[in-house]
Amino acid sequence: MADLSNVPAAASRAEPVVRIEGLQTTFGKGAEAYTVHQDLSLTVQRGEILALVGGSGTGKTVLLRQMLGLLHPARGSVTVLGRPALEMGGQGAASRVGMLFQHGALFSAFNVLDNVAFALREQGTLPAELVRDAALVKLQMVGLKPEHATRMPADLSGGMIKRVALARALIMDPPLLLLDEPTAGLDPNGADEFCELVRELHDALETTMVMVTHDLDTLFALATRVAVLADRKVIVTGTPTEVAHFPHPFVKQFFLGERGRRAMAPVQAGKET
Ligand SMILES: Nc1ncnc2c1ncn2[C@@H]1O[C@H](COP(=O)(O)OP(=O)(O)OP(=O)(O)O)[C@@H](O)[C@H]1O
Repeated sequence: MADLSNVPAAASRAEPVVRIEGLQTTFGKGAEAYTVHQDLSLTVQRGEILALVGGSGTGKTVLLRQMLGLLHPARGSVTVLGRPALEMGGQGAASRVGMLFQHGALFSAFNVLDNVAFALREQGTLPAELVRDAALVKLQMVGLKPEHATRMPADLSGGMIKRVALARALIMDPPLLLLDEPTAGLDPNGADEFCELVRELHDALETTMVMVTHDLDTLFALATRVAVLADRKVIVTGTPTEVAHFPHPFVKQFFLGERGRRAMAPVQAGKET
């Protein structure tokens, strides 16, 4: 893998939040076996917002599932906060890793408050009023009002669903937050607002983030580093501008196509001033 960053020695010595080494992910067996990742390595340092990009079907979402401890590596290791991701399972998981699913994945039969409170309530360690108060604080953090707490998911806009899902992912103050296509389905204004919210929360809570995105505006708005998945592994990491010039067909098409040039225009303009 090419690492284009100039990482200071002290940062590279610190224990990463995520350390993936020699990962192989294979679905199916025998003649049906299908290998998504082969000898894939990646580290995510504390405080980063790492964007995972790659063509369709390259295994970005599967890699998030590995970080959540939901899949068994066929080979290699996935370590999160110093422990094998597979050990997280069960009730401890939400306090270590939060996950924002692409379509929110709210429980349709629960109102907003109960969706946000879910993991904390399941844990069963706090009295009901404290769980409620914690959920209301999280709703406020994502820009929602107490009166939204009793609404049902079916009555929310796409932007509100994302906000509720974000509040739910953050209910246990996890040090690591995974975001799968955080701005998919939002209009350009909604996407900009959501990026701003994610950045504010990142700065305020010092949460390390890993996001999968196809959207270059989202990538340039948020990512401190990019990792490109191709040929079953991470082929290059670096800042968005560093990676944009890496000689690989996917990278060229992704960053230097029409959409890419538009998204990079503010970056280029910033460089010239
Ligand atoms: N549980 C599973 N069983 C079998 N194959 C799976 C499973 N989950 C994912 N795959 C396969 O693994 C490959 C990678 O899937 P993944 O969803 O990670 O792709 P992706 O990079 O996120 O793609 P996209 O950008 O299109 O969302 C796909 O070919 C998918 O069909």
